[in-house]
Amino acid sequence: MIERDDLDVLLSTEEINTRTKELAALITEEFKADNDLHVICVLKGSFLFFADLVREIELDLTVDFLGLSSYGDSTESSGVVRLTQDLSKPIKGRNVLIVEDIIDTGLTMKYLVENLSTRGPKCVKVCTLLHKPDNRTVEVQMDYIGFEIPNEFVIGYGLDYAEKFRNLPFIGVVRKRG
Ligand SMILES: O=P(O)(O)OC[C@H]1O[C@H](OP(=O)(O)OP(=O)(O)O)[C@H](O)[C@@H]1O
Ligand code: HPA
Ligand SMILES: [Mg+2]
Repeated sequence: MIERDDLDVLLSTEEINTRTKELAALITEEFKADNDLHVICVLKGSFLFFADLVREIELDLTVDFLGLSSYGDSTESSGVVRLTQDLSKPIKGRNVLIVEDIIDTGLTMKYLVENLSTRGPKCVKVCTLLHKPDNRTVEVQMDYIGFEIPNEFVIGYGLDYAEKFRNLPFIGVVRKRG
């Protein structure tokens, strides 16, 4: 069982906020000519990053929410991505931006980009706060990356261990013993 006191800070609230503002500025720049952006929050993990990111994007955007699950209470992917909640509206003709907390094996994002691409959007772009290059097993589209991180299970700022710790304001890793 992991406890709060077992965690080291990998990325502080301040580091996350600074990078989020940089990503939002890049996204604003890319979509300002069209002035159309539909931002999708991948539940549950990306709820905090999504909320902070959209507040920094200076466009009249719209939002929607979708749920995907493949880890359950484990620290390893089951390999099977399950749609737990679908979007509330069609995305045909829209500029779609998927917002994720982490691309780890890449299986979730591969599934999602393929799924949304069949629905006729004008474009699909991907923004992820974290990327673990050393654990990725499939090729995945990534347009905006917050941080590349080591191959360790991370917790906090939306990311859970057995559904807990999502409310931590920073990204933590379990402290190595000794
Ligand atoms: O690149 P992958 O190896 O597929 O891992 C990334 C996905 O795993 C986590 O979701 P999880 O299945 O834990 O659901 P949750 O967001 O509800 O915690 C995370 O939020 C990503 O969606
Ligand atoms: O490192 C992780 N932490 C929490 N949830 C995750 N889902 C994929 N990778 C991770
Ligand atoms: Mg999870």
